[in-house]
Amino acid sequence: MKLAKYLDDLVEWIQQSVKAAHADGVIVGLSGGIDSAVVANLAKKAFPNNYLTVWMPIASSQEDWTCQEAIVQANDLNCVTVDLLETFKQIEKTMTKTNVELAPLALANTKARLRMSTLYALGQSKKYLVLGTDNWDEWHIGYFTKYGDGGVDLVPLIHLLKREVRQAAKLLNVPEVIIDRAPTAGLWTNQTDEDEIGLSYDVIDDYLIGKNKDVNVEQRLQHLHAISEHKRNLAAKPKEFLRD
Ligand SMILES: Nc1ncnc2c1ncn2[C@@H]1O[C@H](COP(=O)(O)OP(=O)(O)OC[C@H]2O[C@@H]([n+]3cccc(C(=O)O)c3)[C@H](O)[C@@H]2O)[C@@H](O)[C@H]1O
Ligand SMILES: Nc1ncnc2c1ncn2[C@@H]1O[C@H](COP(=O)(O)OP(=O)(O)OP(=O)(O)O)[C@@H](O)[C@H]1O
Ligand SMILES: [Mg+2]
Repeated sequence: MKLAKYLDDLVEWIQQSVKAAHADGVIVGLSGGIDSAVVANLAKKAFPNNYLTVWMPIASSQEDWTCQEAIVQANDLNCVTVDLLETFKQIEKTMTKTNVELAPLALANTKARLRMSTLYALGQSKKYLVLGTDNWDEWHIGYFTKYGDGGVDLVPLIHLLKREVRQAAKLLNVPEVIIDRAPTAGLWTNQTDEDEIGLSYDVIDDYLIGKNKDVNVEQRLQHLHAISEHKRNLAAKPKEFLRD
């Protein structure tokens, strides 16, 4: 199937899912990265008058700011800003009072969870479902925060490779500067996905479609997939209670 046709199907799927949930539209966080740019455009196509994108900086980089501005302008998106920096500082300060030493990664993940809370509050208020932005690569290896950016209602891109998301962005007229950017979670300064994962998206893409048979790559990706299984399922349930 051609990607353009698949994107049309995704738009229809979003519409049908919203209807089935008796909701009125969709909401998505707009980061200045390519995944959310693509999802935002699908959201607009699905519900031209009932979608919202939300820019939620937490001391985000100037580059993130200019990129999300560029997407909003180029694609004429409906976007609101919720600056979460003070909220983040406050929750960090309050948690510090427990004397539990906060791990840097745990604090970084708190940023993603504050964004999730914001999307659900705005979304429920407008009867909108929350759209996730994970692509196949991220979904497969669990490269997202559980109940953070992973805490969403619909995950439209999870069958698309990162390189297909780039092609989709071209089809949807996302600005070139966004398509050419190094993917980043933006959870700390100069973080890039590929540095943190230790593999390029091209390598992961090839592995997923059976074109990379390198044993080291295979082992690493199988490992990341196995340890992130819990993120792709709902909370683990104990055995059933069999009443007398
Ligand atoms: N086996 C298991 N069964 C049930 N639950 C399990 C579990 N193992 C861990 N857990 C739980 O999961 C938690 C760890 O998972 P989680 O909180 O997600 O944290 P974790 O996977 O350690 O970190 C999130 C990763 O995703 C990356 N990320 C985050 C956000 C956005 C993006 C992006 O691309 O934009 C990337 C981030 O840079 C980092 O590498 C543990 O604290 C524990 O509560
Ligand atoms: N500053 C932000 N404001 C709003 N939403 C954000 C922000 N940072 C992250 N998000 C949300 O978290 C999601 C996960 O981030 P991720 O980095 O995987 O996607 P991306 O930034 O769209 O693309 P890329 O992976 O290429 O950087 C984003 O798509 C977006 O929905
Ligand atoms: Mg990003």
